[in-house]
This record gives sequence, structure tokens and C-alpha cells, in this order.
Amino acid sequence: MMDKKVALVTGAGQGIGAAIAKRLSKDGFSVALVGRHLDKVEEIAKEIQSDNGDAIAIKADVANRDEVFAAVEKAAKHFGDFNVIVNNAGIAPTTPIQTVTPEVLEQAEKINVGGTIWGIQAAAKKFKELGHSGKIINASSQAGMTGNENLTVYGSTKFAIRGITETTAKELADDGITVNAYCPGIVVTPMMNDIAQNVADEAGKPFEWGMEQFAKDIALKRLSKPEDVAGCVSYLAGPDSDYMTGQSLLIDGGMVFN
Ligand SMILES: NC(=O)C1=CN([C@@H]2O[C@H](COP(=O)(O)OP(=O)(O)OC[C@H]3O[C@@H](n4cnc5c(N)ncnc54)[C@H](O)[C@@H]3O)[C@@H](O)[C@H]2O)C=CC1
Ligand SMILES: CC(=O)C(C)=O
Repeated sequence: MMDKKVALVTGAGQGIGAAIAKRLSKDGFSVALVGRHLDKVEEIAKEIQSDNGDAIAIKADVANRDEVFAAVEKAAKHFGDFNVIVNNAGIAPTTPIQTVTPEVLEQAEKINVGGTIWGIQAAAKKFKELGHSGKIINASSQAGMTGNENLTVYGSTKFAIRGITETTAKELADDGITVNAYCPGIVVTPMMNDIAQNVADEAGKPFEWGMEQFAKDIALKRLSKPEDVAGCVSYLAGPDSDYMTGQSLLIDGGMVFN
């Protein structure tokens, strides 16, 4: 029997990250689930195990470079290989332009941009140590393709991730490492619910109005589920995307057309 490939997913305790971890397990990967809250990643890891998957939960804050390197090391040691990293963890502060503070900007940069850079560094180092190719997959957003009102800080980090994806794809190609990104639309998760609530509160309107501000231009006329995004990541993690690198794939139900 062939050994299973190993994937690490950050921010895997809920939302899109949890769906990606479950999908990659179904695809035949052993999965390491990384998050700031151990109890949440443990819960998803247990669900995967009870479905006959191989999973471990690892506590790490992706803003902390040492913790990200330690998480990759732990996953590789536990499963005996390391093949894919999904830099999925992120935060999305709602920031009408006049509300932006140095603290909010710094925190979003550290987690969304820093966390992705540390994940790329740690994974690329491990692939090289193991002497084989690998796949790096980063979370951008439709808000990293076009400006979204009230999301200046968040959008800036998601535009940055497309740039980092393209740049590192060129740098790492000679090592057989591909780097791609996924750009979801409006996905029903705790993050998106918080954004919709904040925008609604700011306008003195109900939650549904807040969500509609983001959802009204979706061509397919439905909000996205985390599983929609997991399907896209499954493709990026699998062999069918071997000839793709430096790309940011929109999976948004038809919001942004490039
Ligand atoms: N929900 C949406 O509509 C969209 C989400 N995205 C992106 O997809 C990714 C996942 O988003 P959701 O699942 O919606 O978010 P979420 O907020 O529901 O889940 C994110 C997970 O990341 C974890 N996390 C946050 N900061 C962390 C840190 N410093 N270290 C480790 N873990 C950390 C959280 O604890 C949480 O479990 C994010 O990068 C987000 O920007 C992109 C486009 C749309
Ligand atoms: C949260 C997000 O990435 C949106 C609204 O596109």
C-alpha cells in the first residue's frame, strides 16, 4: 500500500479550515490541524478520526514564526512525511477607513500576511529537507481581487497574499514546489457572520441587511458553503494541479470576473 501524503491546515478549528481538513482526509491525506484554540482543532481531528481518517491537532498561533515552524516539524515527525500546507488561518476586522488604528493594522498584518509567510518558509524548508516536491496553498479572497467597502485592512492583506503567492511561486519553482491561492466569495462561517453583523450594526440595520451588502452580486444567487472552497483546495492539493503555480483561483459563485 502506498504511504499517505501529509497535509497541514491552519485555522482548522472551524469554518473553511475545518471543511478543508475533512475534505483532504477524504482525499486520502493524513491531516495536521493547526489552530490557536487546541480544544477546537481537537474536536475536528476527532471527527476525522471517527470517520477512519488520520489526524492530529496542534496548537499554534500563526503570527508566531517559531510556533509555525514547530507545528510543521511536529506534523512531519508524527506522520513521517510532509507534502502540503494550507495557510488558511486569518482574521477579518471590519474597518471603515476612519476607524483604522495602528493596532488593528498590525494584528491583521501579523496574522494574515505574517502567518502565510511563516507557513511558506516552514513548509519549503521541510520539503527541501525531505528531498521532494510539495504544494503550498494560501487563503486570499474575492476581497483580495476587488475593493470591498468596510474591509480596507483585511482587503490589503488579501491583495498581499496574491502577491506573495506569485512571488514565491517563482522563487520556489526550481525546488519543485508549487504555490497557489484560493479566493472564496461570501462563505457562511463565523468570520463572515461577524462581518455582516458589524456592518449591519454600524448602519443600524438587521443582520440580513449586512449579509446582503456582500451577497447581492453573486451570479449563482446563493451564499457559499465551506465545502465549496474545500473542493477548490482539494484540486490545488492534488495531482491535477501539478502544472499550475502562482495562481489565485476565484471560487466565489460569480462575483469577480477576471
Ligand atoms: N468566510 C468568508 O466569506 C471568506 C473567508 N476567506 C478566508 O478564508 C480563511 C478562513 O476563513 P473562515 O473560515 O471564514 O474564518 P473563521 O474566522 O470562521 O475561522 C478562522 C480560523 O482561523 C483561526 N485563527 C485566527 N487567527 C489565528 C492565528 N493567529 N493562529 C492560528 N489560528 C488562527 C481561528 O481561530 C479560526 O478557527 C481566512 O483566511 C479568510 O480570510 C476568504 C474569503 C471569504
Ligand atoms: C471575508 C471575505 O473574505 C469576504 C467578504 O470576501
